[in-house]
Amino acid sequence: MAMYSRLPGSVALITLQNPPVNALSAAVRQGIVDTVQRALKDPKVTSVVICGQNGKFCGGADIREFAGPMLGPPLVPMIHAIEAVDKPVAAAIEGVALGGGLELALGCHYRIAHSKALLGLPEVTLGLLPGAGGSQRLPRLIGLTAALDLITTGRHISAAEALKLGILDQVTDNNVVDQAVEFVRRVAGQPLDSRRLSTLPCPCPPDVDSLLDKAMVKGMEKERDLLTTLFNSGQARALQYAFFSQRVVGKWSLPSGASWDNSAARTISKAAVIGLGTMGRGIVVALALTGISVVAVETQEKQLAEASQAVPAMLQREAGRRSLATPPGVISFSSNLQDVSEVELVIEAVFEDMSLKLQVFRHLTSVCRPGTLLCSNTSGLDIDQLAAVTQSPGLVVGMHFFAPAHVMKLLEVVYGPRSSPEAVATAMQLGKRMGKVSVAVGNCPGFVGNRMLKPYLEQANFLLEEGATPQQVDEALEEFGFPMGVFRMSDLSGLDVGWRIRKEAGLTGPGVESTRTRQGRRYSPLPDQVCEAGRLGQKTGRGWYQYDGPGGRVARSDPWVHIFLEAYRAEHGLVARSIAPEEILERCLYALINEGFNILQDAMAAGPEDIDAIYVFGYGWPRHHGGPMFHAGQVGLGRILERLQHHHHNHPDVPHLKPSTLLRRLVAVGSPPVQTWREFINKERVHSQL
Ligand SMILES: CCCCCCCCCCCCC/C=C/C(=O)SCCNC(=O)CCNC(=O)[C@H](O)C(C)(C)COP(=O)(O)OP(=O)(O)OC[C@H]1O[C@@H](n2cnc3c(N)ncnc32)[C@H](O)[C@@H]1OP(=O)(O)O
Repeated sequence: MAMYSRLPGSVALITLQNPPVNALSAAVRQGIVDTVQRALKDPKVTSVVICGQNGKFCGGADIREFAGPMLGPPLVPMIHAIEAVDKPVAAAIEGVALGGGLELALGCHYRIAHSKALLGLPEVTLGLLPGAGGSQRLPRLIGLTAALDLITTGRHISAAEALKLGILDQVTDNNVVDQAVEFVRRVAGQPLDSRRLSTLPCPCPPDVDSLLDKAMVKGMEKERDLLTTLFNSGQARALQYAFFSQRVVGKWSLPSGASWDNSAARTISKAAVIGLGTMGRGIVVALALTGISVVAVETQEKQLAEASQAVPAMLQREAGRRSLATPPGVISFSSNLQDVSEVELVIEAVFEDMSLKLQVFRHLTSVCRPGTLLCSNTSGLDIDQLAAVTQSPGLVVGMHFFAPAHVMKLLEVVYGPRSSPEAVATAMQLGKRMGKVSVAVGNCPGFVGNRMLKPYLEQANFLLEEGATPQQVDEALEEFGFPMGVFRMSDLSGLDVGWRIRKEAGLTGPGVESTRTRQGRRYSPLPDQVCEAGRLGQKTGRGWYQYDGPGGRVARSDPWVHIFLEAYRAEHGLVARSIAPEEILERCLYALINEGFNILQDAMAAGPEDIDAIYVFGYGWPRHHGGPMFHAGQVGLGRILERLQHHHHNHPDVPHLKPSTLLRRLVAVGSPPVQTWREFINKERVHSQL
């Protein structure tokens, strides 16, 4: 909707009303068309101001409408009509003017903004382009170079930068509507031709030839054609889904019925981190950047000395990167666990070893004051076991950060059967304060992200046994869009991590027979043997690839690996075959997706959006493929099921390839869209079908 009011004197005020961000829904567009007409017809009105209610000008086109047929007045003619009005129209920009919101403002003759407002054309992040005249008006206003930067990056800019670029006519710290009203009263009666941006020539740099000038003449048509192509593309659908899934996960719910809207969070101002290895250091920085005072504890003197040098430097660097003048939080370092007695929340980040973590939790529960939240940064160990050794199991949750913890956006908040809603709500809110995408997940080995990674890694190893090289596997995955293939990623994170986990699980190590079947299923000892050869990845300069020495970053093919693979295959009587990239993708991705279905079936994630957000923000899943579960829907659930059945038939000793019951059920009911799975799963659960 848009509300029309006549201010004392001659100014008409049009207020966009569509909470929370005044997106340009059909009703809002209709409201704008009607109110602009009314202002035009009213002879007493000499000028017009357009603003948004509740401190937000406009968050752009209503993305929810993109999923269905577009109803109501189209955006482009509506903005053209505003530009053509013969009374001055000013946009009074507060909060945000993004996408279609900025395009609407560019159709106005003047733009006045509050100093705290953010402006931008983020359409590219949704797989679109500024298709409501933005690609045409912005370059005419600020020149090609600056406009291209904003359009291709989609970045949000401050009012100060927008003023400098020439997008805004005025910036104010005062009431922006009052300022805009005063502004239009002042300019009423002045000629408007030079303010109609779509009619102006484009200021081009001297090196741009006349072809571009001609292209700009046809710009509006070209914009529409390109937008139509993008609008119908799978990538645009995936990016828009990713936008919403990021927001859906904030509205968490637990199987117990506790949820974001019925559970109160505590506000944390004092926290402690135990263990100052790579993860602990990053967590300290992430907390301090939000203004929380942190007690950073490390019992090994050498590690403590290193961390107390490194952490302040990391904090300075990160604060600089985020343009914060001074790092807001205060950090104190200690080697004494007793020093955490006064904090409200502790995050344990010691070595991934259950007996060590149990020892720390027993100690914490005796030194912390009652009511302190105890969190573990474990990447897959049993939260319930940790809770069991504390006096208040309800106050124990997992906070699984991803390295580097002060940079990576993902946080898995792990609830055990005894975790209280308050503990989950507090950890979720703390994650949000740290700028993370926090996802609530159930307590199972590996939680969601690492649980799904297991079948993915397993398939990659099997593919090497069958004839592929690490490069071939990585290339197929990178071609799909991962920033790094599975073997390059393993080299980066260190091959010893998985090796240790497999040893603890009794899958490898002294006394374990060197066969390719272990614990009743197919097993590849390849990664164990690579570790046994002292090749632990980048840190040792050798892994699945070779590097320019320990800590080297550039992966190069290593003849050692090829000879090793040939010898391994010969030893086990395996005949190498040529494996197509399609098979690599199917085996790795469909096994991972299948585990995603198992996770939904086990209620370890509340919905497919949770899994997809985890993979996009924590595991490099290409955003333009939406996430593994969205991708499954795009490929077609029937096809995924059929290919899993095929691969499971060929590899019956690989349980991860056995299609999940949930996948079968979804196919049986006609493969409904991903957005409806959550509801379907809940219904199936009620009727005990899962
Ligand atoms: C057949 C072919 C036809 C082709 C032609 C078709 C033509 C169709 C028209 C095409 C027009 C194209 C040109 C214009 C395109 C656009 O404008 S695309 C949208 C651009 N805008 C954005 O990308 C902004 C997105 N929003 C944000 O970045 C943030 O939400 C915010 C505005 C900065 C506010 O942030 P914050 O305060 O943190 O709140 P959030 O939690 O993010 O959001 C609150 C709720 O609002 C919902 N929401 C936000 N923006 C939109 C939006 N634009 N449309 C719909 N909904 C939006 C968000 O989902 C949250 O909802 P809830 O989770 O339900 O609370």
